[in-house]
Amino acid sequence: MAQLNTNFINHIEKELPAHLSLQEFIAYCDKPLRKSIRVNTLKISTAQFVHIMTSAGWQLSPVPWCADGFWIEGKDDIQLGNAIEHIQGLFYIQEASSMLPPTALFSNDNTAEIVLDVASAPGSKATQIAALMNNSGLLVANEYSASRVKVLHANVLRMGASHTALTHFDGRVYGEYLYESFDAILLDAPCGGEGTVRKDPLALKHWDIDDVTAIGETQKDLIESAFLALKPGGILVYSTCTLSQLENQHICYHLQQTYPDAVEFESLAELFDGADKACTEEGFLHVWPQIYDSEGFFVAKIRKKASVERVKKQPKLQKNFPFNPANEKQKAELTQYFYDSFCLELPSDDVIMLRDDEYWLFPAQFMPFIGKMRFQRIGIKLADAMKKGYKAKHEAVIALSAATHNPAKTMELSAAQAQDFLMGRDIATSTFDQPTQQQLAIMPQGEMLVSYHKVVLGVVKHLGHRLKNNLPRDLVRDNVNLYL
Ligand SMILES: C[S@@+](CC[C@H](N)C(=O)[O-])C[C@H]1O[C@@H](n2cnc3c(N)ncnc32)[C@H](O)[C@@H]1O
Repeated sequence: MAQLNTNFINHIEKELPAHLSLQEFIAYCDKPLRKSIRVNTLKISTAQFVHIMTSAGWQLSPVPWCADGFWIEGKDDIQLGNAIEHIQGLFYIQEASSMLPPTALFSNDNTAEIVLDVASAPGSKATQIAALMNNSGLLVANEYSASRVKVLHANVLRMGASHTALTHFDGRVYGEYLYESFDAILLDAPCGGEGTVRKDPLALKHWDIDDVTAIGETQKDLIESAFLALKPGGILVYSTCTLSQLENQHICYHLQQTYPDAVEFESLAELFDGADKACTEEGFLHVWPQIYDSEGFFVAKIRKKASVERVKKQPKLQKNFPFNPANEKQKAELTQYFYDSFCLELPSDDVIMLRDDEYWLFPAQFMPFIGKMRFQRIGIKLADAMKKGYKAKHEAVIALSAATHNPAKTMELSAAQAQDFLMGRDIATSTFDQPTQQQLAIMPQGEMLVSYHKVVLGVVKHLGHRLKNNLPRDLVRDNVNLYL
């Protein structure tokens, strides 16, 4: 049962819009949250995913504000995180209201190419943005907490988001380091989390107005920094999973007061059918849990109408960037290796970079950012150069196969075989049906790909009687559940 501190109730009662009742708000705080997921369109089309899962008995009902979002009904026994389809990155477990900010960022056909997510771990919105950008352009995903950067990294790889650069900074630095550099920015700010009480019944047990005020100061710094980093004409979406105006409307007003000639609030009243129910008079979405039966959320869309003056001068360029572009011969050999081994093509508009013996693929739009700040990770690691030839990285085949999948060098697995593969086991060729066994018998031995639902799972080495598992050790799972 949700523990709602009296000070919180008294405070929020004053902020609740007239058409909503406090009793209903309290009742919803106790109501279990509906499970929701977002299909990862970088790996599978939404139609295909819905077809597969509904054939297996899943009941999916669409989230009105996200074309790829669904509530799952009647499957309370399912541990979604252990489902094969989750492990292989076909979907992300994401609260429905948390799908709103990326939808707002890309609304009205926004074709932003260079995007910043200021506070991005664990990566639900960053991977949604990567999907909306269809792995093109550049997404800089930042996270301040070191342990959360690791989770973000794992999720970016699992979803096959290849055009992402990760950074690990206090978000306050962006206005200084990357002044007016981004077409669109999401600031999904650290907040008091008042909207999350349906998931965490203790979220409001120790609520204190002083904490709300204190976090508001951080949010003001972060929104100013994000606004400085935005190009003139660009869009900033500010969001939180909290309800108090001090962390929401007031942060947006603060930005407007700081830059009165450059800030314009764009209304989200028509973001989707029914958006008006949560829309404030300024055009923000203030989602109370009872409106859409979801977590509480706040979303504001802000356009930067004009350039604003820098606050701090441009820092000096950093030297010693450890990567260099590969030469023509290296590029040609690596391209040939990926094609011969896996029938995978390297995208021609990206840049192959070399660090010692490691080959990487950087998004072309990343290049102007070299030296401007320190990046934790850029693009995808393609392969290691070996004494003879190359060894492809798991993350490379996962990301590249999503874009250029050619089944010629890919063996589709059954559910049980896919489960074995993800648990780190080799696959005996005798476990395939007779025609496939014959096919394997005449195929050249060596590296090849395995897939499930026609989506690549990883690399195996065909040794004749078995397919040797090459899944990286840190991705081997103890629990992989089959629900089909
Ligand atoms: C609401 S969560 C982000 C959730 C994320 N956008 C998602 O959709 O998965 C806020 C994040 O901000 C991070 N954070 C806290 N202080 C920060 C700061 N000063 N700069 C950048 N990020 C910060 C927190 O560690 C946390 O991961």
